[in-house]
Amino acid sequence: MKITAIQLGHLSVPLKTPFKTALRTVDSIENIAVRIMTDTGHIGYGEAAPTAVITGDTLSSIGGAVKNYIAPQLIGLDIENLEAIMMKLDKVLVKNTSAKAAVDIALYDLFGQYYKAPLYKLLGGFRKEITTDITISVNMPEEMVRDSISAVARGYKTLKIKVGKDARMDLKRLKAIREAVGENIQLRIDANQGWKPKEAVSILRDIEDAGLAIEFVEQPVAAHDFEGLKYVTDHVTFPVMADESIFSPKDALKILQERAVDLINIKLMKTGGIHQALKIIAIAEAYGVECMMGCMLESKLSVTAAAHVAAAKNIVTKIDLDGPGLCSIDPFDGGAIFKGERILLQEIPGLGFTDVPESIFS
Ligand SMILES: C[C@H](N)C(=O)N[C@H](CCC(=O)O)C(=O)O
Ligand SMILES: [Mg+2]
Repeated sequence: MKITAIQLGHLSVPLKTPFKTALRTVDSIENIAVRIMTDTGHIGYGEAAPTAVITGDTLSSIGGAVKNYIAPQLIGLDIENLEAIMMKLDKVLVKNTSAKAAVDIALYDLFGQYYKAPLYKLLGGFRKEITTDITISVNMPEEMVRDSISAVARGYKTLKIKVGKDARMDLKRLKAIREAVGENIQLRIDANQGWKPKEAVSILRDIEDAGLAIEFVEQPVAAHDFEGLKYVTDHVTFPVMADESIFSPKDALKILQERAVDLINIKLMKTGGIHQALKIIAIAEAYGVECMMGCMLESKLSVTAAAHVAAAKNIVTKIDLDGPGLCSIDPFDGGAIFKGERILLQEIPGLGFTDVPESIFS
């Protein structure tokens, strides 16, 4: 199965409601779709999300990286030797992790099709169903309460609450949400780098003193501030998760060697795809550190790939794969089945897409 062409498309999907974090506000998904054609007629699909504030990747940088750097190196290579292709993909240019992720995902889709097995089975096959949280955007407390009640009514039992924007409001936000949803709903919080280390400790202690049980806090401080992350981890009782601080296996090694966090959020758009994500999973396993599989604002195309990885691995115990649940439409047939908080892997080779609209690539 040899690669004959790598094609780019534009994926535009309105969100149900604006997505707001401490870093950005977005109304729709405007992503790049990738399809890899082969001499056997098999097609692999991938997707890249241009999350400039986190990865530095933009629509034009992703398009340029795939078209001008990655595609010319990969045409003619055989899917059977996935390791050789991945070495080329890694070396052809530095950073550009979202562009690499889209291509890597499409390659793994083909790898599964080549071996006629669903990807999660080839990667370990630990389970075939996982359960995601749903994100509550950072807004005024009343709006966050409305969104939380609506999410619970739709069956979600874990809410990922965005905080870190106007720190004085964060305690009010969490108190109001906990009061509205009761004790049986799990709350995890994501500050998206919005706090300074001492501020984070003070807010988290206030949250604890108020008796507000939270499962963990994600990325409380700036991505580059590994010392600040450790300071928070050492001074609060809640588990601390690294998100924007960990892109590569080297980042994971450094942070875990320093015991700077308790948990890791792995996203294919940060790692550059599944190949590197598997290395981070192996490192985390060696340190006994549980992982969350997360996503950027992505459609079912790439979130299905993340779901296959998450389902395959025992150490991935937390799931934040709510991208498709935030979208107002699903343009694709096949892939994983997203039913509220439940994500079910299908027994179809590769990622299992049966219909991806041609219009995306025209
Ligand atoms: C969509 C997912 N639940 C999420 O919250 N991801 C963010 C970053 C998403 C973005 O800004 O596109 C995160 O975990 O920080
Ligand atoms: Mg995060």
